[in-house]
Amino acid sequence: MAVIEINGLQKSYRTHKALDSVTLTVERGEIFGILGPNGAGKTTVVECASGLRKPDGGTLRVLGMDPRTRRHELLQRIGAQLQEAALPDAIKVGEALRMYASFYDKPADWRALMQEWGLAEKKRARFAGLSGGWKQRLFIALALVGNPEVVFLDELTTGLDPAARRLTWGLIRDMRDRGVTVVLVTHFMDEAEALCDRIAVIDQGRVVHEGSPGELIDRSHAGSLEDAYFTLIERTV
Ligand SMILES: Nc1ncnc2c1ncn2[C@@H]1O[C@H](COP(=O)(O)OP(=O)(O)OP(=O)(O)O)[C@@H](O)[C@H]1O
Repeated sequence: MAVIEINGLQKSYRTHKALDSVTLTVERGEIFGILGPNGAGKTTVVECASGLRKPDGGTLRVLGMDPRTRRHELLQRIGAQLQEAALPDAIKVGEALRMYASFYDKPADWRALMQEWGLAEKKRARFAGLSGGWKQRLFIALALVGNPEVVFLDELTTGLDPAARRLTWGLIRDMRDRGVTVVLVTHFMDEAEALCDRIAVIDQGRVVHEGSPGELIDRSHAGSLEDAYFTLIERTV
């Protein structure tokens, strides 16, 4: 069953066409990767789907709702990874979880979530003092505190050391295993290959390729998703 259906989505910033007819479908319970060069339109797609930005044209349904007209209802059922700036330096981990839980009509038990994601030992730690890996754990827990059916993660592992990245991969798989649909924007091809069930490659505001990592690799006769990516978007390293 499709949880996100995007058809002919268009968005311009003044004269710049950021999305030039994006069409894609995300099925329930999958990790769906969005790849593409800088400025391709990935974040704009995620922002439109999560109700943060209004598209200019095309149709868009998330959990059967149009984010343009049912934003409030939708925000109760989706989660989005926060940007660092969204949390004050002095807030403690436990306070942040409790505060975000209060935004939702039917939140998860934030104390249980804190335990599950290994954050209990950091309950009284202030946000500013957390390492990148702990911040990412907190962002994931905050994205889940509303008991969402769909979670949007935009470059979640950028800036993490290799061990913290691997740890985060495990957390993302756990999310999927609990039945949450995950939309993952990433520049890391190894990450997309390891995690994603299906991928859309976006270039210049259009989906230029779509398929499972294996299908994209086969289609380009490549040995890895990274090689396939460069072949498919006709770029050389
Ligand atoms: N608020 C904005 N005002 C003007 N132009 C914008 C705005 N947001 C994005 N753009 C432009 O729209 C295009 C698509 O941006 P977007 O952030 O969606 O791309 P992206 O694929 O997520 O890029 P990156 O990989 O660099 O994060 C880019 O050319 C960008 O400069």
